[in-house]
Amino acid sequence: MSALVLGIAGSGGRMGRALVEAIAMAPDLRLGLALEQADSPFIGRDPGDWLGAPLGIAITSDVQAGLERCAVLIDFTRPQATLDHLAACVQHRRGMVIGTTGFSAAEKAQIQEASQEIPIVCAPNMSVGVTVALALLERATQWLPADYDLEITEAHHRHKVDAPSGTALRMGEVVAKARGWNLPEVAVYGRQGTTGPRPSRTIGFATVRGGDVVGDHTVSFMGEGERLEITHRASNRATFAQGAVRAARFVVDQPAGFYDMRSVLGL
Ligand SMILES: NC(=O)C1=CN([C@@H]2O[C@H](COP(=O)(O)OP(=O)(O)OC[C@H]3O[C@@H](n4cnc5c(N)ncnc54)[C@H](OP(=O)(O)O)[C@@H]3O)[C@@H](O)[C@H]2O)C=CC1
Ligand SMILES: O=C(O)C1=N[C@H](C(=O)O)C[C@H](O)C1
Repeated sequence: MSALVLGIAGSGGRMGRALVEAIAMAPDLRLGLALEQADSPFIGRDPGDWLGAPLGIAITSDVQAGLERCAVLIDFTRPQATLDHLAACVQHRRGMVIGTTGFSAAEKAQIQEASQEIPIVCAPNMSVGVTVALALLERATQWLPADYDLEITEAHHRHKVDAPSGTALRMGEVVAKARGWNLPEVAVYGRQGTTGPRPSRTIGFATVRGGDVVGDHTVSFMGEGERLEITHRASNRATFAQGAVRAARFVVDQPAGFYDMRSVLGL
């Protein structure tokens, strides 16, 4: 059986390195393309160097030539870079796994539109635990009394550039939908000063940034006399990388369409 050849956009980043390791360790996968920005100090280096296991390719910024060599591109970069790579994947008819967060509503619509032409797995969190948590959140919101207050807290490392996290926003969308609400109309992103009592039809978000926290998320359902909390804590980035690799194996066999991690995991 020949190996599935994958590409990584953002190969020198935190997630990029975790993905290089996950692909290098998988006997059914081969890394055919490692992308970085043209002015990156990593250009020309072997992406396996930092593992002490060279992979025989050089990091490049040439997405056009590179896509000829791989079946699926996994992208963990920044929104504009992801959209540039998306256009190239549509042009070359390559599947895509998108882990990047921080997209605007218009940018998300561009990804949806592209999924009419190529298969795309797009999820703000590729861990098994968060995928299951999203399903639990839907159920919990339906089962708990409708007057329980909904609050979402997330914590990440000091380098993270978007807030709230993509996962927190996705959790917000899930619980808002289960209540029959539209998240942008009910989200409260932080509080300060004389805020007055909490309006009932709201979902509060709180963001913590510091140190090396990989990613913690808690959704609290808060009633009179009790509180239910659903928490996920990631303790390393391999958990996201393993999910992204599973998504790549899945997406290569799919027709054009937009898929989430629930489809990938068959839940
Ligand atoms: N879905 C999921 O499961 C997860 C999603 N994420 C998301 O993945 C993204 C990346 O996270 P992380 O790896 O920590 O971030 P890093 O900053 O460590 O890595 C981002 C990489 O993308 C590169 N990059 C930035 N801009 C461009 C560009 N215009 N063109 C090409 N490459 C570019 C960076 O290069 P340079 O350093 O030169 O700028 C860097 O190598 C974030 O949006 C994060 O929220 C993170 C973890 C899990
Ligand atoms: O930037 C990160 O690190 C992470 N980003 C994702 C998000 O924004 O939800 C997922 C994970 O929590 C790590």
